[in-house]
Amino acid sequence: MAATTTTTTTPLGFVLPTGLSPRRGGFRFSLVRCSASPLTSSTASVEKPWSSYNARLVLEDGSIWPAKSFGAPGTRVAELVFNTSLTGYQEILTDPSYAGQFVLMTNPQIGNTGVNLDDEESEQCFLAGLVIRSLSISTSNWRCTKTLADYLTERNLMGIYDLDTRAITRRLREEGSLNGVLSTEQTKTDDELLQMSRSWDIVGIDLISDVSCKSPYEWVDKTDPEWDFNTNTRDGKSYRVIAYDFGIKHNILRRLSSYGCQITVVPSTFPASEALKMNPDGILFSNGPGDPSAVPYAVETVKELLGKAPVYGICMGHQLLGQALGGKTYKMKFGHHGGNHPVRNNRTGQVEISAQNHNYAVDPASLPGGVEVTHVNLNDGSCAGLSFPAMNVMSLQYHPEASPGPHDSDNAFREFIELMKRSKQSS
Ligand SMILES: NC(=O)CC[C@H](N)C(=O)O
Repeated sequence: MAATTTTTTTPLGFVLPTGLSPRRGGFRFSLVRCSASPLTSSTASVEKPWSSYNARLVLEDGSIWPAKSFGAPGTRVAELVFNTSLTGYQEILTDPSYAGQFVLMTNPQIGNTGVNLDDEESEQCFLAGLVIRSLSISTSNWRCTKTLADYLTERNLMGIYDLDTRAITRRLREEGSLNGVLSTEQTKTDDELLQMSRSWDIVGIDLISDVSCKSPYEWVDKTDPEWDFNTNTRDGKSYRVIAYDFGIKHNILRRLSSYGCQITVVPSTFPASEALKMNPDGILFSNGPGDPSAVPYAVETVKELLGKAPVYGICMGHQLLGQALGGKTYKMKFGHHGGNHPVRNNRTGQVEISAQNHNYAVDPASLPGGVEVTHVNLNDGSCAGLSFPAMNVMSLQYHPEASPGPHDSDNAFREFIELMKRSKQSS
């Protein structure tokens, strides 16, 4: 049963419950229904080119968000995060780092450019569902081959719209990440869904094993040369790189390949001894989903490889490197997910606008001497990059490969090439 509550209407017409005060580990209300008024009466009367039915998002703080579904039916539990990118929803849907999470897009209208085959970041969508304010009634882009609604339905992925994403985002910013259940099943009670959200946790779970490849493969790059950029900064040499797949985004492989790397992608459990037998010029530890302290086997592999070849960690890879060097990771309040995060490169003083997607971070105070914090997130001062020159280690907490997002940090791939080059010359 939904509890009754008083409401206030915001200037934009959203109806918000007042007096709702969620607290982690002790929520004041059991269930409160929160509604969003229709965007405009003109779009409300237009026939939607997708089939839609009622859905609910129930959060662990007891708030219930009635919505409409435009994707697959069902019931899923996950952690809810918000992403501030204006577009790039297809890259977000196919980024394996979102496994175990619902992604709420803060941009109020999504779907305008449809989807296409070139913008995939992996073979599958691993996230648990997409939450948006409004689905574009029309799709208009020369690269579009399908609508977002058809894409989600074909991939059996849940998507909901017509809920107050602004109010939910404010709640996540104030209270921190919340678990939730998304359901189209009318037979399930609000209470059942609430209990489901409260008895689930993403912390301490190894999500990497579900998204990593099962056996090694050679990356064959299919990027159309017309789409490539920064081609004048390459040295024309070829470097052999082993990429540990903790949930790797294809654009990391595309960018490495663009800088002249021949890449063998290996599963997360690939033994360090086997990797070394392949005599790599460098090793990449990729991005990946979930809690970095829940995968000690991966930290062990990283430790075994340290000092044996130049290494480069991106996001999850950076967090695993942080642990392998003796540091600790912690869960942030609501993480960083978006394409406009300012990062300062401490060595050059330059600021890059970066693409980010993480809920955990390395605690710089836990790192031993000799490990340098090379980059800082200027929004909150958190550690955004590390270097340990004695062992040819470099790592970034964010995404130099963009996809989606700005390309300011692409130079980091060239720095990895330089690291491999120097190490080759000195050996
Ligand atoms: N993109 C990533 O690699 C994310 C890393 C990790 N899962 C986090 O949330 O912090």
